[in-house]
Amino acid sequence: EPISITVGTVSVITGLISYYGLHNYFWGSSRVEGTVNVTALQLDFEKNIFGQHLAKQVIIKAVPRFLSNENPKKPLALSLHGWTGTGKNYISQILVNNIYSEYMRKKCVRTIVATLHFPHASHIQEYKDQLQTLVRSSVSDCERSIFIFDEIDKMHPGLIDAIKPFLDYYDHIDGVSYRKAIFIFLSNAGGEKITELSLKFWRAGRDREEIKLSDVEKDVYLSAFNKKDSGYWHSSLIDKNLIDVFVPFFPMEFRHVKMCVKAELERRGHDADEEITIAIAKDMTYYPSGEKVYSVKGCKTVSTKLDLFL
Ligand SMILES: Nc1ncnc2c1ncn2[C@@H]1O[C@H](COP(=O)(O)OP(=O)(O)OP(=O)(O)O)[C@@H](O)[C@H]1O
Repeated sequence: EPISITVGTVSVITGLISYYGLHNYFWGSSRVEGTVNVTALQLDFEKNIFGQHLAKQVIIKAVPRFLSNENPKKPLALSLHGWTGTGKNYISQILVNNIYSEYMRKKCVRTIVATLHFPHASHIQEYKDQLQTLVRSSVSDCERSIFIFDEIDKMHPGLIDAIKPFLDYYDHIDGVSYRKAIFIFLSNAGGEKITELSLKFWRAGRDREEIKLSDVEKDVYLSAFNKKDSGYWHSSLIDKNLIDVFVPFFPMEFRHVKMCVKAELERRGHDADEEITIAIAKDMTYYPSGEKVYSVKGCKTVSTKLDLFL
């Protein structure tokens, strides 16, 4: 009798440890996969993303609402536009990290880089098939799949239209529903228009945070749609209004570059030394040539520059 109690107790304890161990391994202590904690996301954005008031606002409004909707009418499609190094990839990574654990990201998040995955114009039909297969198999496996299409402006025209049926208002296609998926497109197209508007505000001494989405969204999607030889050129995704929001990313000013340097220093466990911060921010190139307001590479080379200064 005493032995059987001991064996029973041990097996219950082992079972509990194993269950909670695995549970925490896969889901973290309080995480529900495929959902997002708005407060945590907001904090993450405030701490890490600088100079992008509209991107933060739009994503925080659109994504949690979409994820909590059990019956969306179509997938969510966000198109992020702006100059290089302004945070389009970075914000997408922070977002997916808030939605899925590392384990689930492998299953549910797909990143497609136009120049890497689809380099040759002559293979476009083959690429279209590959793209459709990728979306179909990922959503069959994980209904809340997230697709990040990087460098959409460098994609061969017409290729992205292969995924049009998946972004549309269909209930099912061949037994698979795509309505809970999220598509995020990243592009430099429209960057000039966003810079133009930002400069206008800067020259007038106005705060760029006064810029509203409606001041810039139309210019951005028209630039993308009309940019010849680029991925969105006359694309039916735009023409048929399948992209829900075009999100502008503003060029990075000196003060934003300083914030990027400080954040990077802190990430590496250093004090945010003002002298080093200014030296690195000054070492970046700024445009336009006269006023030198915006960093040519945004915050993109901050990390490499830091290696040289430390
Ligand atoms: N707005 C920002 N706030 C904080 N850090 C930023 C921001 N933008 C860029 N960074 C820093 O610069 C790095 C590169 O940025 P990111 O790859 O997101 O640029 P991107 O806009 O996607 O550029 P590209 O169009 O060239 O792909 C990030 O990993 C991050 O460290």
